[in-house]
Amino acid sequence: MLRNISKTDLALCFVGLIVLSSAIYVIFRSDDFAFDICPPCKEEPEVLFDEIVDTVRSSHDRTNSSGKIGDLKMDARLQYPQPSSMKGRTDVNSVTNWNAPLVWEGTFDPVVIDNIYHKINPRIALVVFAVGKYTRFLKDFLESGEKYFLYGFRVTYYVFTDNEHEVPKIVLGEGRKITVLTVPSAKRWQDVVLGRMKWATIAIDKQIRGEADYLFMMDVDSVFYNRFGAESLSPLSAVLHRLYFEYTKREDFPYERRPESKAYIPPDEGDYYYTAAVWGGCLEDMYKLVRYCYEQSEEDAKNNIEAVWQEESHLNKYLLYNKPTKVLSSEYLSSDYEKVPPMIKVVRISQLVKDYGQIRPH
Ligand SMILES: CC(=O)N[C@H]1[C@@H](OP(=O)(O)OP(=O)(O)OC[C@H]2O[C@@H](n3ccc(=O)[nH]c3=O)[C@H](O)[C@@H]2O)O[C@H](CO)[C@H](O)[C@@H]1O
Ligand SMILES: [Mn+2]
Repeated sequence: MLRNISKTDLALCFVGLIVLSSAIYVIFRSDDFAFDICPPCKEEPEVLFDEIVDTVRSSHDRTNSSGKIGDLKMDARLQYPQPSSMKGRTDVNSVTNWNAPLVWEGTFDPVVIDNIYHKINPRIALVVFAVGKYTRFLKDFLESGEKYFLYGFRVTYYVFTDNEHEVPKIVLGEGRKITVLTVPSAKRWQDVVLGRMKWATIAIDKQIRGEADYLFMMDVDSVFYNRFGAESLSPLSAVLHRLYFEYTKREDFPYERRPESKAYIPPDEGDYYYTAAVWGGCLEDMYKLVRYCYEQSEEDAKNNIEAVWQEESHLNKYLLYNKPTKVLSSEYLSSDYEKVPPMIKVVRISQLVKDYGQIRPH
């Protein structure tokens, strides 16, 4: 019987087998095949992994080599007056309705506060912009900062400027330094104040994250006159704007009121009006907020709108729904424009009187 099978039959059988096995291979290999066990495994695990890394990173960020940020440890035998649970400031409110301290002279003991924070020994970054004619403010700002800004702590001033030759040489205390970063000049002053959010976001990502535990953002047109100390430190600390903390009703705060802007706040909402000239906190909390202001103002720009007080409007929106952990009184940014009101016992830093027309680009 086998002898009846010709060579041609055998060859046909062989070809048939090859065609059949190729067909099976193609079907099983196909992405659409019903038994493909891992269609969603192509890209998503990487995204998820990034999110996990982010969370892990921020929960570790509040530690540093010397101590843990947030610790309230104090040395034994430290001498200071006994604190009272009955007596304190009665002329001002020193706690918010979300239970955060509202800091005024007389609500803290510098000896106790300094002892606690020296044990942590944090690295503090102070970001300040001096673009165009504003470099003229640097000398007094930095020299007075050396006397009063977190005196005795590790501080790096990050000076962002378009003219590094105009950054003055200042005698610096131990553990303190100046890092100069170059940014482009701008035609509009609004681009400088908003640009602070962009360049600070980039600089934190590229450099500052590895060098600081706390970060402050400040206007350069100001001078320190008294202690601006560790009592100002917390995950997120914001300063009451001097013009609106006494009598202003929430509907009269100069928040952004146009619903088309990302900074919009309705008239029946709001706690306080905070200044954008002094704000600070733990590095990652500040990074989130600075980046938020940058991204929100970019969104506004796409929609051809600019918030009424630029980044200050976005800052106020964020802080309404993400409460600051410390509110600093206007001692932490007073002004040479008006008489200092009686509840401000100590002017720690003050905004200088300046001729806007003369120093701002137009
Ligand atoms: C006390 C207060 O509430 N200050 C805010 C108010 O600013 P001011 O009216 O005080 O604005 P400003 O002219 O001081 O500008 C803010 C800061 O940007 C920098 N700068 C600005 C212009 C320039 O040409 N070169 C330069 O370097 C500099 O650090 C300056 O201090 O409104 C601004 C937005 O409108 C910001 O929200 C400020 O923080
Ligand atoms: Mn200013």
